[in-house]
Amino acid sequence: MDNLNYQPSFQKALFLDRDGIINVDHGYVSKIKDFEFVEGIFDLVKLFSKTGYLIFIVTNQSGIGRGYYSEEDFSRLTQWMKKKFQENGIQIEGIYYCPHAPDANCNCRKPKTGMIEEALKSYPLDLSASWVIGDKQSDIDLADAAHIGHSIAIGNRKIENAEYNFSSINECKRFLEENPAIINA
Ligand SMILES: O=P(O)(O)OC[C@@H](O)[C@H]1O[C@@H](OP(=O)(O)O)[C@@H](O)[C@@H](O)[C@@H]1O
Ligand SMILES: [Mg+2]
Ligand SMILES: [Zn+2]
Repeated sequence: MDNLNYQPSFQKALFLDRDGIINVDHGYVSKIKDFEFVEGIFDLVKLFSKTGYLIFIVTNQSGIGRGYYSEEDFSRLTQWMKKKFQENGIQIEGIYYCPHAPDANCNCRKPKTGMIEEALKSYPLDLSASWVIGDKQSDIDLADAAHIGHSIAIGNRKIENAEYNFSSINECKRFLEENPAIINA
């Protein structure tokens, strides 16, 4: 009865913010023509995927709740974006989004943890060995609230509770290439 002893193996995850990390945040981007990939993002994500991290996207899309664009617009752009990752050799495991306006008081708008809880329903994840990469205080606060072990903030303003701060995705990528043990531990 070996199968009674079966334990799922817990996998490491990379939770990527979207606007400001994957694409330049031009403000409530909803159209393919406005979606500009951030330089170096594919190479950075590959550093994680090639060492066995599952890749997720967690994004606040209050533009839906504000009525700026529809759920269908978001879904169309998301399918296109996912295909671009695939063309660059990267499998995005799951994409979670909060469609609510900030005043909706939902449980999924970062820094609330609803999107991480959704991921945990489908994947056995080792959150303590997982990473968040984001550009806002709410991304880093999500890491703290969900007990995700590691966090990286990208941008010119330092986020105090982030484990690492870099001014750009390329700077982050270079640092991790030079210090591979940090994410291979
Ligand atoms: O960075 P992620 O989580 O992927 O997405 C953020 C976006 O939903 C938008 O979030 C808005 O903030 P409010 O949602 O209005 O506070 C603004 O920052 C927009 O410029 C931005 O596009
Ligand atoms: Mg962002
Ligand atoms: Zn929500």
